Amino acid sequence: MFHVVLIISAILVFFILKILLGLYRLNSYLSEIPKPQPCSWFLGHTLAFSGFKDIFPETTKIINDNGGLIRVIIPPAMAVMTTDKNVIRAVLKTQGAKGHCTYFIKPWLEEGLFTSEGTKWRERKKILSVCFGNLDLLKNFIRVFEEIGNDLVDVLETKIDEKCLNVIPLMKKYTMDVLCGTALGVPMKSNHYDSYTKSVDNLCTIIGSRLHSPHKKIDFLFRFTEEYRIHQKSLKIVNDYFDEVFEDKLKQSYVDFDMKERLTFLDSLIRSYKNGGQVTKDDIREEVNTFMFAGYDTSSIAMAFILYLLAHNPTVQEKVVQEQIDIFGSLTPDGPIDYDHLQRMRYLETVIMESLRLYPSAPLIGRMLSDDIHLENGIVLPKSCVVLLYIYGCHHNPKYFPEPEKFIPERFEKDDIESNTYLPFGIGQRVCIGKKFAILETKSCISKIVRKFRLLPSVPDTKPQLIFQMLIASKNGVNISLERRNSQCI
Ligand code: HEM
Repeated sequence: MFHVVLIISAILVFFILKILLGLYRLNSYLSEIPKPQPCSWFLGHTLAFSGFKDIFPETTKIINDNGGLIRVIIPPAMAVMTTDKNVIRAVLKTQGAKGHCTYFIKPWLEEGLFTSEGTKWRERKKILSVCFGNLDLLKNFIRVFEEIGNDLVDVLETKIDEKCLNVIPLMKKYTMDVLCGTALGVPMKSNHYDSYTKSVDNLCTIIGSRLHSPHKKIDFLFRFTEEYRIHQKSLKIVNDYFDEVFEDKLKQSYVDFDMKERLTFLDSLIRSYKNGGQVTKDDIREEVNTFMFAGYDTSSIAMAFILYLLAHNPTVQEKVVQEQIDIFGSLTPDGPIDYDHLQRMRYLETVIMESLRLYPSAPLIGRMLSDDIHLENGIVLPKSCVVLLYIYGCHHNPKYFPEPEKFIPERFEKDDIESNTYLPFGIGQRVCIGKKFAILETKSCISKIVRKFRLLPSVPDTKPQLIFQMLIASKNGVNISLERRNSQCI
């Protein structure tokens, strides 16, 4: 028994020493990078960051005051965090992996496009780029956006008397229905549908909550929590539902797929599977789960902030409405929207871009360096170092965006945004594959809403209290109020 304890202790000591040596080595490389104070010798910056009242602007100020690059210590990890376009460019030139930045998502997405690396990622990207780059497929989806947008407008009709309407749950419902309609192509009114969507929602929430809770980060301790039970149950519901839909689709004849007007991502992948292509059923499940994760909260949060900004900027809102009148001839919201209409919504597109600048759904992305990086100032970021690209801070840097706190969609009318300074969809090889999809879906939704309703600040007017979960979020919701528009006049 004594020998067993001795061996286990020796192994533990070995691993602790290995971590400490690794940190020591990293620290010596990074010693010239400013380390903001206070930084406790035991907890590093853990308490400093969690104590911020306004986490995003305060973090931005610290990084920008330190020349755009700081060292952050959240034991047992050390990383550098940057808002500097040159560092961002250098990082993205390397084959940076996401490393343990995706650890909590892996039980759900496994080796899908978002989480995979190397050859596997390259193969996936090739297959999925065909789906996402298929204009006919995207055009088919516009009808799904349309139908679900009509349902949303009906729901908003019932909310007209609410003077403080939190739009986040409504936008979540819209994006979830859109994803189910376009990725899976499932009937939305079934019983299973509700438990499926609830489970996807649970998984997203629990993944976000694990990031902020030291004990839930450790798998062994997480297993003793109630959230672990919900996580496992939700995972099972999501995967069982996929199996059911997949088997149903397999039974459909080949001809159905070619004839079908409403091909979904799943149909498109199954076609490749039936053709004896490289994809397996497991691959398809991983990708469907990936779309559900990567396309859900990102898009719904973005749409909620667009509505909020339009409500607070009446001049911009009326310009958006005027563009709608120019395109459709009137404000009638029920007429069909097609791809050409969406392409012509140029001003609305600048509104979407400016909103994503002010409130990037993914405010921070991480990379684990695959090679040393030699910066222009002589500093070396060593291989395996984690670099956090602070997108929010970059978007709010006055060097890149004058008057960064102001909502000015017109700044995107000229083609003069400096490269590597605007990255709401990421950048480089791992740029968001759903960008085009997301912009079309958002344009369709906002177009429907502004043609029917005038957006106004909530009463009382509440400013979103931003918090960092895995994405940007607001503690007090994103609130507006609505007034019905007269379809004859603005
Ligand atoms: C406004 C909406 C969206 C925003 C702001 C957004 C943002 C991002 C960002 C920042 C990344 C890069 C992550 C990184 O480098 O670590 C990313 C990657 C990705 N996004 Fe999106 N996204 C949006 C919508 C969507 C949609 C609708 C889908 C799919 C239906 C999607 C699928 C993906 C996938 C699969 C990746 C991983 C790409 C890869 O690693 O090669 N996204 N997204």
